[in-house]
Amino acid sequence: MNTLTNVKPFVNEPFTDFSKEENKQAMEAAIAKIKAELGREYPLHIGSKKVMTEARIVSINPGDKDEVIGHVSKADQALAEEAMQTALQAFESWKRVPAAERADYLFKAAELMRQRKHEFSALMILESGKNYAEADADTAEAIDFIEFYAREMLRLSRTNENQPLTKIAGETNNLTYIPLGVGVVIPPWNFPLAICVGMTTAAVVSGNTVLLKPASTTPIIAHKFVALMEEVGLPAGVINYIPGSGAEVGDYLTTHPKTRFVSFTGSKEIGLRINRLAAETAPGQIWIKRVVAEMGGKDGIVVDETADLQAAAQAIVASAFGFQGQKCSAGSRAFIVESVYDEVVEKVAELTKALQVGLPETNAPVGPVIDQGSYDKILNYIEIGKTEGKLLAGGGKAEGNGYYIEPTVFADVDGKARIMQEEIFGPVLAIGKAKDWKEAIALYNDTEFGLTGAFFSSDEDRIEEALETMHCGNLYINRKCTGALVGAHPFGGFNMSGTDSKAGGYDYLLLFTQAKLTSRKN
Ligand SMILES: NC(=O)c1ccc[n+]([C@@H]2O[C@H](COP(=O)([O-])OP(=O)(O)OC[C@H]3O[C@@H](n4cnc5c(N)ncnc54)[C@H](O)[C@@H]3O)[C@@H](O)[C@H]2O)c1
Ligand SMILES: N[C@@H](CCC=O)C(=O)O
Repeated sequence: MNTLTNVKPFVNEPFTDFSKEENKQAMEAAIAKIKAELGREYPLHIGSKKVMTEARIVSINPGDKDEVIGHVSKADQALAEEAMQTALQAFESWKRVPAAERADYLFKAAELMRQRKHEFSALMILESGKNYAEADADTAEAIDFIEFYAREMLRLSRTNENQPLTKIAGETNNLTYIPLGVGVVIPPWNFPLAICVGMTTAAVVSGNTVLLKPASTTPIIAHKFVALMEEVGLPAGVINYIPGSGAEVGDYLTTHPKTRFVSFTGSKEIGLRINRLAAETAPGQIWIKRVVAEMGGKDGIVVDETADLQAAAQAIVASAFGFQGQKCSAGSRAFIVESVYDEVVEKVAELTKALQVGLPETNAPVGPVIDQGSYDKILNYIEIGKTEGKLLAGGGKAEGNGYYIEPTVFADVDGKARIMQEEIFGPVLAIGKAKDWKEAIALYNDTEFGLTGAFFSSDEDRIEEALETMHCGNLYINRKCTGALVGAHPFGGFNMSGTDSKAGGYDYLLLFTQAKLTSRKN
């Protein structure tokens, strides 16, 4: 069994270089393999039972609406209840499995996922519309989460390692971290593997059992992960896979008296709803539910006149349009000081116009947005943008049999404009002018969110000031505001961006445990 002393120190999974022909071909082969498996039917996993339901969620390729990825069974409240009872029962034995044994399941899962890396990425390319590099980074992050949380559990399970206790003569005092119970895990679709895997494995390695309700647009990649955990021998009932309607199954489980915690990542609206519902005590409930809620962002980049302007423009474009702007970390705003405003704006517009939109499986830099609802919402914001700023690039639909939208840039946008304040979650960038760097930071901070930000400058004093005053969970200097790495950049935001739970950080597992102090008289 692995212990903290015999596992290698954590290192991030390397990204694949797709400029190398052999890597590109390997991904094409993986896509062909996944394509041969499309259209299958997927059951719920409730303990060891595989349940096929009549009601189905149909997962489609957002880049080619006619391509069905698969048909997924759909839980209703009765099946959610069955899953809850199964998870409660499984918790009684799982909580007593030694931490090192729990971590071993994760180490095995990470190894298997690594061996099948391109398969996982290929499925995301087809199901979520990621290009090769974005999908590869998602899979790498999933592996990182598994490896990191397994090590974290080994560390936390060393009595008194996390919190050394003051020695008292005549007493033996110990602090251990025990699991909470049954948790509901509700991930978003935009990191359909990494976030789903991270949230789930953190909870189960800590000794909890979970009800995993994946996002309805990406349930099949979640199923592939659940099947992998089954393959490594994770006991039945530890992860129960129950796709279903957020409103029906989500609300039912959030308000369930036996739910001990809800781990949610998604929009502000749903996060606040879960927080509110979970705060009410249901009849028979004997605890305060814990809610971990990581929510949206309206992230931005500030550029002053001393910055490397080309690097800043490249970072603005990468942060705004990576995965079509569908990242909570997406830099959907940029504030540029007036003396270099025109120059930076021109560079941003030029770089944006050069981006090609196309089918993800051909590795086009910009692919589709996730579904019809997002497509309509983003196009509506673009129309609003036309009344709030000067359109410099894009501005409408792009061609293709999917949800394609042109990368769109608006300049001269007021800080209070809707496209500056509301999370659009699509390929839309709003740029505002500031008289100086201090005003640019004030504009950046004028938001209810606080997830990521970046400051571009070569002035050390200003950088010091920006580090202090830009109010967000993940602040970057002279680099893009997306792309946090597990272990290096623990990720989570302030204010309406959520509970700043710092996924991929050393505090994360504490959210899924409770500390038990025992004091024994010698
Ligand atoms: N802060 C972060 O770390 C982070 C990371 C990724 C995404 N996000 C945010 O997620 C959002 C995009 O994801 P999304 O569109 O999947 O978000 P969403 O809020 O629409 O859905 C998130 C999940 O909640 C479920 N859900 C919907 N209604 C529910 C209910 N009543 N009860 C319980 N669950 C319910 C959905 O099925 C899905 O699984 C963006 O706002 C983005 O910024 C945040
Ligand atoms: N952790 C990712 C964002 C996750 C949310 O969508 C990043 O840092 O870009």
